[in-house]
Amino acid sequence: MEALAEFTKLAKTAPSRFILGSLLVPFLLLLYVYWKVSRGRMIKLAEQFPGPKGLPILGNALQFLGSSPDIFNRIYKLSYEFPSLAKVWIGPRLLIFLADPRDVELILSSHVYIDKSTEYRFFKPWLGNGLLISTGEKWRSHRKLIAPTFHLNVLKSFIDIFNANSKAVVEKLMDCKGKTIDCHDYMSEATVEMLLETAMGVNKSTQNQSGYEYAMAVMKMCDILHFRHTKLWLRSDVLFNLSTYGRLQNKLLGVIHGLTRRVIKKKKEIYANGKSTNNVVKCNGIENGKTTSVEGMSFGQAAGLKDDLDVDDNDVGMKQRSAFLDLLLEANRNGVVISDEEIKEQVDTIMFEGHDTTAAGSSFFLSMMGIHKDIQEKVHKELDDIFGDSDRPVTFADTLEMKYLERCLMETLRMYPPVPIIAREIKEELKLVSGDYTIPAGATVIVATFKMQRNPEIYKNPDIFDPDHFLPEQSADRHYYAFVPFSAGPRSCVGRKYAMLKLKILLATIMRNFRVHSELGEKDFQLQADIILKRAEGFQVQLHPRK
Ligand code: HEM
Repeated sequence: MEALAEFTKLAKTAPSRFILGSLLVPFLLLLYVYWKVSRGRMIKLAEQFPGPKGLPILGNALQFLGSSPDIFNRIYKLSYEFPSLAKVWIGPRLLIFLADPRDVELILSSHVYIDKSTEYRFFKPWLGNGLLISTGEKWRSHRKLIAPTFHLNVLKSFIDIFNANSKAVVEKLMDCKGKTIDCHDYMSEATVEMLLETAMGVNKSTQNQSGYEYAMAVMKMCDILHFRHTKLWLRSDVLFNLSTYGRLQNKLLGVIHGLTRRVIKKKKEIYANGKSTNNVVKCNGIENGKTTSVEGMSFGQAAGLKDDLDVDDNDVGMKQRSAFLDLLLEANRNGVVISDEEIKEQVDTIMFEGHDTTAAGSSFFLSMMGIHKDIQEKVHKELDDIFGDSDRPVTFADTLEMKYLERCLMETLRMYPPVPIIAREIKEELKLVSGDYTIPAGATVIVATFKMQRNPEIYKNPDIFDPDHFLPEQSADRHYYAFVPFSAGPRSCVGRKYAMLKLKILLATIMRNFRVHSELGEKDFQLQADIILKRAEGFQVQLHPRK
């Protein structure tokens, strides 16, 4: 009776709060019951999976709070309890982490499980329906159109651009010789400049101020996207749009989209006047009178893995240099249905995907060289054997000789994959190979590349940087899907060969000129994995001229 009197008193003193409370609680309960009933199958299938215990309603959401390096450490530590399979609930969302290559193959080789997870929506204002986030027929037709523009013969025509920009970054690095620098700043700038020329056919000098502004805007947009992934309150579109970050994003997108649109318009006008828009450079892939062979070059994946980029690599026909944008415009003129807006979205996608990934990959490589001096010495020896005292530019044939440097690059991508997880939305149930588990429709699958590439059952001493992990005798019996820094299968990275070629030229040029030193060891790395894997403390190294 006393409680009833108290209840009535409360209702009288704070009527609106009372009404709100008495409606809200049953509403939330109803919502919970509805969720339980409508997701009955999902919940039942999820129960079979191993995973950390969670709280009611919240699930394991609290594990994902805190600073980026804290979250990374916490989740990575937890992964030791569930080495190749784990379920995690974040509120009503079910995530299934996969790190067994046999299960990973099921997802990545499939033409069905190609839908990206909801987090990719943050990219939408920038990339629209570009290759990274589109799905279904649109993705299929655009992939078919874009994959050939990354053919090795097109890439070979970019070698001059890669060399010129690598030389320019060496000159900048000379100005800070011996000082501790964050090499990511330099790698990032060089990467955007190379992309500007190879994706759009423009550079800072041809575009004056707008090329520079564009490069800065791309770098800042990547920072905003990282920030949005880490700050929970910025995940809401409404709050984000009201924040200073939302306003800054709009301004940056104005710069980025403005330049892409202007360049497309100008190139179309030139085409209409019957002129070529190319920086014509004949490139026949023939060096010193000999044809070059790509045999033995891995291009960032297991030798047995093939995708739509692996066509006729030994075909060395005549090619002239054309930026991706020109190739898409040309396809359009030849009858392929692709609108200007769609071309813009693809170019924007290439700029984003190609930038942060290669900047992180090259920065981790330099960090590894600075820490593992014995390995660095072998890289220097290989480069000295190829180039002697000459400071001539790198040729395609040279890149094929860089076997040890390539293994170091692969080992860097194994231990520090720039894209540490790949997320897919599962629309149809999927039975796994590794055990009696079925992933329910509606779950998000996370391919845990970082975890899988450090599995001691796959790699001997997986936490030790050892380029010999990629000696043919060590990798021969390895599952093809145990090394997937560029993903694999139909939705693999379309820029894989571009990235490997560019990284070899850029890193070889830097290593020919410098000895790298790092005061910090790998145990000091504070890794964070918002979108791209990075070192929160910055990629601190010192560069000392070799001559
Ligand atoms: C070390 C450098 C790079 C790494 C590690 C990397 C990694 C990846 C990964 C893992 C994916 C799959 C993402 C997913 O499914 O969620 C991807 C997709 C993609 N990458 Fe890269 N990437 C690199 C460089 C590049 C470059 C240089 C370009 C372009 C010039 C590029 C263009 C793309 C595009 C367009 C996609 C989407 C492909 C599709 O969905 O069909 N990437 N990349």
